This record gives sequence, C-alpha cells and structure tokens, in this order.
Amino acid sequence: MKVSVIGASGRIGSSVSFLLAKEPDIKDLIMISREKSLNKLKGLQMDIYDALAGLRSDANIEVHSDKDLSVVDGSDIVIITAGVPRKENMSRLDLAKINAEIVGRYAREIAKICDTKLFIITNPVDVMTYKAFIESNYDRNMVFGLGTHLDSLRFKVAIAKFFGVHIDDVRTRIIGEHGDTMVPLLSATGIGGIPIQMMPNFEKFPYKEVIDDVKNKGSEIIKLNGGSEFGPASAVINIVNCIIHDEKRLLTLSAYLDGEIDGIRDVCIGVPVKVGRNGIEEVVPIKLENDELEAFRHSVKVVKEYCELVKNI
Ligand SMILES: NC(=O)c1ccc[n+]([C@@H]2O[C@H](COP(=O)([O-])OP(=O)(O)OC[C@H]3O[C@@H](n4cnc5c(N)ncnc54)[C@H](O)[C@@H]3O)[C@@H](O)[C@H]2O)c1
Repeated sequence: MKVSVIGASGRIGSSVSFLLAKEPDIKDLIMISREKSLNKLKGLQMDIYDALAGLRSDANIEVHSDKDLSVVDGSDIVIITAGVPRKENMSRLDLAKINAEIVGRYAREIAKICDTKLFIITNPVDVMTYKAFIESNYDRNMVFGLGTHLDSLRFKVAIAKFFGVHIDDVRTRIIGEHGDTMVPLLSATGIGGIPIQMMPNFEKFPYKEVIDDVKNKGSEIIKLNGGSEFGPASAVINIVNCIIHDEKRLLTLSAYLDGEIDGIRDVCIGVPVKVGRNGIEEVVPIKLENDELEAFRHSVKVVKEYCELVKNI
C-alpha cells in the first residue's frame, strides 16, 4: 500500500505520518509539504526511520515538496492535513476561506495525476471535504473527511470514565458538523449492548456537561498545548486501517449526502458510513429521533452555508 500525506511537516501531518509508517501494510509513505518546510520534513524522515528501527519495523519513506505532486501517483489514499489551524477563540468555520484555497488547489492537482481516495483532515473539515469533492470530481465514495469520528471517540472516553467500563464496551456516535452544531445520538449510545438510559446511575450522568466538554475539547487542547495531535492522528489511522483491511466498519465520517438521510443533498457532513477498501461503501440511511433530526437539520444548514461560500474560491 502507498499512502501520501500533504501537510506532513505540520503537527497533525507529522504525527499521522509516524503512525502510518508503523503500519506493516503500508510499504510506501510519501510525506509532502511546502518547499519552505522541506528541511523539516527531511528531519522528520530521519527521526521516523530511527523510531522504526527501535520498533523493529520498516517502510520506504519519501519526502517531497508540493511543487511536483506527481509523486502521489499510485497512492491508495492521499491524506490532506495542510492548512491553517485555529488559534484560541477562533471557530473552525473562521478558517473556511483560507483553507478552501489550499485544499481546493491540492484536490484539483491530484485529480489530474491519478485516481485515489482523498481523506481530508483540514478544518473546517466538512466544508473542506465538500471543496475537495467538487474540485477533484472524483466519485463520492473516494472523498471523505475525518468529521465527527474524533468527537465520537471523545464522547466514548467520557462515557467509559463515568461508568467505569472498558472503552471497547462503549458504543456511541456523534453526527453532523465537526464543530459547535454536532449532534450526539443518545439513541445510538450503549454499553455492552445495553442502551445507556438503562444503565444504573444514568440519571447521574452529566450529559449536558459531557457534550459541552466534547464540543470544547479541541479549543481546550489548543489553549493548553497549542493544538491537538495524537487524538486526531489515531482517529485517522483507524480509518486508514478500515480501508486497508476492508473492515466494513460503521464509522462516522464527513461524506457527501445525496438524499440518504432526511432527503438532504449537496453537502458533506458527519454521518454513519460503511468504510472498506472502496472508501465510503455506503452512507447508512439511519432513522433519527425527532430532536436529533431537528438538530441535524440545523447542523446541515450551518455547514451548507459555508459550502456555498467556498464553492467558487
Ligand atoms: N479534522 C480534525 O479532527 C482536525 C483535528 C485537528 C486539526 N485539524 C486541522 O488540521 C489542519 C492542520 O493542523 P496542524 O495542527 O497540523 O497545523 P500546523 O500549523 O502544525 O500544520 C499545518 C500544515 O499545513 C501547511 N500549510 C500551511 N499553510 C499552507 C499553505 N498556504 N499552503 C500549503 N500548505 C500550507 C504547513 O506547512 C503545515 O505542513 C488545520 O486546519 C487544523 O484545524 C483537524
């Protein structure tokens, strides 16, 4: 397998690259950044090779500037993490215009070179996924964004800690925007097959505080440590592994909707999807509780406005 990372000199890009290099099935890793960050990439390449030796693993790692993207040819997946990150007190949506120019340009260039899967991490990730989809003109199963998968993991951690259970026993899902209007699905939340509402102590579970905490987690990490890194990078590897191993797991990614849920069309947003070798193999047309549906519609409205805004950038 060959995987390319664009924006590999950055916080997320470098962490993603290291985790990818450790995966035994990824034989070729292509790390790409702007020319001015090429030396940083070379340093990262050396450091990752050292780490792989310590871990008794190996991979072929190449580093390139983005001047000639033909090096991505043959990639099974191209991961785009390039873009401006949020600063304290910024919303992800504040980055829409500046990052749409970057992601749109890369998507167009890559599509001229090869057919591949585009996995978008750059924020606002739903809007950037939409931009990459329209600019690449790829089939919609081939373009997806990290979306609310990371938020779902954050919610999962909070549930596991409160109920004192193993993280693997918790099932939950947050859909909608990777941002303030995300929609937690209590209807899809349970522990070891038991709906969360049926768990002892559910009445003491501080649901609202937990969800506020999930929504603010990214900002909190930015405030304390400049930005998130290991969480999103591990979430990315989860998805890459699903594709490589054709796992067909039901995860929540930002995907292009064509009427599957509530007849909603022409937007990319976090929804349950089946992930396998072909990328998004199905947008799962789930039913939602009335309050969840209302919140989802609102989230779609917010994201759609920004998708319109970046269409012609
Ligand atoms: N989807 C998620 O869950 C999630 C989580 C965390 C961060 N992010 C987003 O990922 C992106 C990267 O975050 P980071 O913390 O790695 O930032 P960073 O500043 O550490 O790295 C940014 C990378 O983008 C490149 N870059 C910046 N401007 C560019 C331009 N004009 N043209 C080409 N490349 C450019 C930089 O060279 C660097 O490689 C941000 O948009 C951030 O908001 C998404």
